[in-house]
Amino acid sequence: MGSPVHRVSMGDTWSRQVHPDIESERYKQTFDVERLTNILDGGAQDTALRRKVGCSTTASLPYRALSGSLGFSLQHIFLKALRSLGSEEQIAKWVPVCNKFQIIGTYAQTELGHGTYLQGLETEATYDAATQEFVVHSPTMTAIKWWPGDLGRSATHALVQAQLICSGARQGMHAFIVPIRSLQDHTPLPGITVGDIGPKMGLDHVDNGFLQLDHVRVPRENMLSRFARVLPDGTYIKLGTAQSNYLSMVVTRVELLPGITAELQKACVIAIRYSIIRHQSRLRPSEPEAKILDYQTQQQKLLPQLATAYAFHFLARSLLEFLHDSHDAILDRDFSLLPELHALSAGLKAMVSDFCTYGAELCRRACGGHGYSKLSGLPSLVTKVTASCTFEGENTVLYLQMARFLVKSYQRTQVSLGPTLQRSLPQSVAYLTAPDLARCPAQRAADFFHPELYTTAWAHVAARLTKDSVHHIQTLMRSGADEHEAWNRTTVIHLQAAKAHCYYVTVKSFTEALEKLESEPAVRQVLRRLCDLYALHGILTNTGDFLHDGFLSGAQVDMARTAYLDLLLLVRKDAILLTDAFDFTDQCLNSALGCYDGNVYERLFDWAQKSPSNTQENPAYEKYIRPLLQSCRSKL
Ligand SMILES: CCCCCCCCCC(=O)SCCNC(=O)CCNC(=O)[C@H](O)C(C)(C)COP(=O)(O)OP(=O)(O)OC[C@H]1O[C@@H](n2cnc3c(N)ncnc32)[C@H](O)[C@@H]1OP(=O)(O)O
Ligand SMILES: Cc1cc2nc3c(=O)[nH]c(=O)nc-3n(C[C@H](O)[C@H](O)[C@H](O)COP(=O)(O)OP(=O)(O)OC[C@H]3O[C@@H](n4cnc5c(N)ncnc54)[C@H](O)[C@@H]3O)c2cc1C
Repeated sequence: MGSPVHRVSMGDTWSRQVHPDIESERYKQTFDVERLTNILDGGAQDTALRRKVGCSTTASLPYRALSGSLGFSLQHIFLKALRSLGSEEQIAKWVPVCNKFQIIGTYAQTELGHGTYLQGLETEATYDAATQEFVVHSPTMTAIKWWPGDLGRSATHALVQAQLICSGARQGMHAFIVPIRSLQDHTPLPGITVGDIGPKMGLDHVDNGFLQLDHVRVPRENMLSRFARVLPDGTYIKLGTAQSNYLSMVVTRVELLPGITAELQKACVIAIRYSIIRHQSRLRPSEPEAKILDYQTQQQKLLPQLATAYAFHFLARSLLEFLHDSHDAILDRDFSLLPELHALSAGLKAMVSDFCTYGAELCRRACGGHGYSKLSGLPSLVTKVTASCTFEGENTVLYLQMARFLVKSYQRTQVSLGPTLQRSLPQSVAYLTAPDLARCPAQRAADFFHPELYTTAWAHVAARLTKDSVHHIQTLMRSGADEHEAWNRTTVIHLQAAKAHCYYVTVKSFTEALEKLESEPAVRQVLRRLCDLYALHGILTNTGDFLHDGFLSGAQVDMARTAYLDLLLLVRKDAILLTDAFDFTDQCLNSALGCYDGNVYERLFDWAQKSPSNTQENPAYEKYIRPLLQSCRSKL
C-alpha cells in the first residue's frame, strides 16, 4: 500500500516540517484516515492504483499536475458518445484509434444559435444515394458549431450532431463522425472553417472552438447507427426512440458528477486547512488569537460544504451504479429504465453543479483576502466549476426535465392506485405512493439524528411540491390556459419540486451508503455525522418548505437547529482528517493555502516573489511612471 498521497507535498523547503497547528489536529485520530480513503476509492487496491497512476503520470508532467486539469477531455466524451450511439462495427473501428490518440475527437452539438433546444439545431446531414455519402453543412451563421472543447486548435475529428435528411424527410438529430483536420499537417480539411471562440471566464486550458461546414462529404458508414440506419438506397431504418441519440448526454451527465464533486472537495480541503492555520481575533480577551475554524460562523460556512462534498461522492457512486446496470439494456434497445435514468442524470447534474459552484465560492470567501489571490487556487477552481452549471445541459432546463418526470409519475398515481402501481413506479419516486406522514414525530433534538426521520421529511416536502405543481397546472387549465401555457406558468414551482426531490435522493443515497459500512464502525460514525449535517443543513436552509403545511412545527425547527449546531462542534474535531481522506496531492490542489504541511505564509511570500510581475522587467516605469514622477517634480 503506497504512502498516503496527501503527504506527497510540493517537495519544497517547507514540506519537511508540518506546521504544529495542523499537526496537532491529526494527533487525535477518531477514525482511520487511510480506511476512509480506501472506502472513497472503492478499496485499498483502488487507492494504490490511483496513487500509482496519479503520481507517475501527473507528477512527471507538471503542466498536467497543476490543479488536476488534464487536456483533451473531449476525447473521453467523443469515446462515450461513440460507445453509446455507434454500432459494434463502428466501435471496433474508431475506439482503438482514439485510445492510441491516432485521432483527437471532440463532441460538436451546440451551435451559435442553439444549445438547449436540440430540435432547433440547424446543421444538416443530407444523404446522397448516388455516392452513398452524407453532405454535412452549416446552412446559416447560427448553425456554426460553437463551444465544443478541444476544437479550437486540437481536434482532428468531430462527432457532429446534425439534422438527418434522407428519403426526402427530416429525421431529427443524428451523430456523424466528420474529419476536420489533416492527420498529415493538421490543416483544416476542404469545406472546414475552424478556430477558437476566444477568451472565456475560466478553463483556459481548453480550446473551445467553432466549426463551420461547407458541404463536407462523409461516407454513409460515418453516421453512428446503433439506433438508426440509412441503407445504401437512402431508406431510413429507425431502431430506437426519438431521444435515443440523446443517450450520450445522459451518460456524460452521470460520468461528470465525480469530477464536479472533486472541485468542491478541493475547495473544502484548501479552506479548512487554511482555517486551522489562520489565527484572527480572540475568542476570549485573555487568550491568544483563535484559529478561525473555532468560530461557529466559520464552521457553519465550511462544514456543511464538507458534508455536501461527501454526500455527492456517494450520490455519484449510486447513480453510476444505476447507469452501469441500465446502460447495457438500453444499448440492447430496452428503454424501460431510460426515462428515470434521464431524469436523475439531468436533475442531479443540475443540483451537484449548482451546489458545488455555490460551495466552492463560499470556501473562497471564507479565506478572506488570501481567498481572492490566485495563489490560493480558489478563484480558478470557482471559475472552472461554474462552467459545469452550463455545459452538458444548462441547469434550469435540466431541473425542468426532472420536474417533467415527477409530474408524469404523480399523474400515474392519480389514474390507478393499488399495490401494482407501487411496484411499477420507478424506485426513486416510490415515495409518491407511500402513506403520507402529516406531522414529523420528533420530540427532542436527538430525534433529528435518525436518518429515517429526516429522509421521510425530505420525501414529504418533495411529494407535496410535486402535487402542488400538478394542482397548479390543473387550476390554470380549468381557467382556460392550454397545457403549454399552464406548464410554463408553473415552472417556478416545478423547479422547487425538482430541487427538493434531488435533495431527497441525495440524503437517501448517503444513508444507504452508510448501511453498507457496518464493519467500519469508526468511519461509519464520522460519516453518519456528515450525513446528519447534510440533511439538517438542507432543512434549515429551506425551513419554509417544512413549515408550510405544518409538517414541522416552529419548536421542531428549533430542535433541528440545536442538533445542527451540536453537529458543527463534533464535525469540527474531525475536519482536518476528513479533508486528508480525500487524498489530494499538493500539486493537484495547486494552492499556497491548502498544502498538507500548512506552511501558508512562507509559500504565499515565496510564490508571490516568483510571480511574473516580480520576475519580469516593468515596462510601465520607463513608459509611464518615470515621466509622471519627473513631470510632477518639475512643477514642485
Ligand atoms: C474540464 C472540463 C470538462 C468539460 C466537459 C464538458 C463537455 C460539455 C459537452 C456539452 O456541453 S455537449 C452539449 C450538451 N447539450 C445539452 O445537454 C442540451 C440540453 N438539451 C436537451 O437535453 C434537450 O433539448 C431537452 C431535454 C432540453 C429538451 O428535449 P426535447 O427538445 O426533446 O423536448 P422535451 O423536453 O419535450 O422532451 C421530449 C421527451 O424526450 C425525453 N428526453 C429529453 N432528453 C432526453 C435524454 N437525454 N434522454 C432520454 N430522454 C430524453 C423527455 O423526457 C421527454 O420524454 P416524455 O415525452 O416521455 O416526457
Ligand atoms: C465551458 C463550456 C464547455 C462546453 N463544451 C461543449 C462541448 O464540448 N460540446 C458542445 O456541443 N457544447 C458545449 N458547450 C455548450 C453547452 O452545452 C451549452 O452552452 C448549453 O447546452 C446551454 O445552451 P446555450 O448556451 O444555448 O444556452 P441557452 O439554451 O440559450 O440558455 C440560455 C438561458 O435560457 C434559458 N432557457 C433555455 N431554454 C429554456 C427552456 N426551455 N425553459 C426555460 N429556460 C430556458 C436557460 O435556462 C438559460 O438561462 C459548452 C459550454 C461551456 C460553457
